[in-house]
Amino acid sequence: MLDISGLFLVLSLGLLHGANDLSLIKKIKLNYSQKITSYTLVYLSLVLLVLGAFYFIPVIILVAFILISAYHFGEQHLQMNRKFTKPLFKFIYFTFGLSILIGLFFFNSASTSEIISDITNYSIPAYFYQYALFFALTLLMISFLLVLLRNELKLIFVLKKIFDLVLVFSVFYFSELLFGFAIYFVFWHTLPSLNDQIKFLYGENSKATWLTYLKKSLPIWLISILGLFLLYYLFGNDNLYLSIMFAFIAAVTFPHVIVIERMFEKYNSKNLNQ
Ligand SMILES: CC1=C(/C=C/C(C)=C/C=C/C(C)=C/C=C/C=C(C)/C=C/C=C(C)/C=C/C2=C(C)CCCC2(C)C)C(C)(C)CCC1
Repeated sequence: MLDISGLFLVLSLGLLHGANDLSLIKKIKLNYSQKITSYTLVYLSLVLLVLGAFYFIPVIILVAFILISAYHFGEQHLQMNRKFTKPLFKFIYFTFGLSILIGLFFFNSASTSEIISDITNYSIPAYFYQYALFFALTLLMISFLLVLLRNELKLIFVLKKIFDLVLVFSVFYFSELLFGFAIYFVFWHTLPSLNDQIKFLYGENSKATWLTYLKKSLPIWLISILGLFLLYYLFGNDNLYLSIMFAFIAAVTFPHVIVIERMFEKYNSKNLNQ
């Protein structure tokens, strides 16, 4: 039951938060109107390329997916301050997101290893997640300490984020893999991202702008769901549905992360110049 709710959350709101990427590209690139098809083609080609690469070099693509996702999750979760574009702050985004992801794997090591082995044929022992979590948290604490010593972040901000981390880990501790992932993905990532995207696209968050966003996303969302079903039909069976879903999410993640990174750059530079 919880697995089904998790799947529903990821495939509804979760998927939707990338379905308006073409509108974001349009806003980022002002001369977009002449190039609508080329941007769509590049986006789609990248998705297909990653899917294909998953088949031939699954380990490399999975590692790249985890590292890129770590940065993407940290960037959305922390959004510390518009001025924080320095490399050290980017590194904090990465270590924060990495700690979240490895925390999820650590508290659900058996199911995580099962999916990783379905995708790559490698089995990861449970103790690996323990070392990885220790490593990620150490990097995060060192980088937090560095910015505190340089007076570049307020202590209260750091404490709030550490509290967030404890809260997220408690959710992971008490839930199954898919449900825990879905809760984090939708409530800590997707909803704040939708807020930022809507503000970037339409200048404000209101019922009307949310409705416009949802209406505009619907066709691409439907195409994506159909694409996912097609993948499942071609390669899936009842035991592989989670692996296929994660492979699909990985494929759309690569172009999505680039679009969101550019959105924040544009948004922040606009606000800094004001
Ligand atoms: C526009 C467009 C489109 C669409 C798009 C979309 C719809 C997007 C979305 C996007 C999205 C929706 C994104 C997402 C993201 C996510 C993420 C970033 C995640 C991450 C995760 C991870 C990292 C995981 C991991 C794991 C686990 C958890 C368990 C087991 C194992 C593993 C490792 C797998 C198309 C193609 C149709 C066409 C063209 C145009």
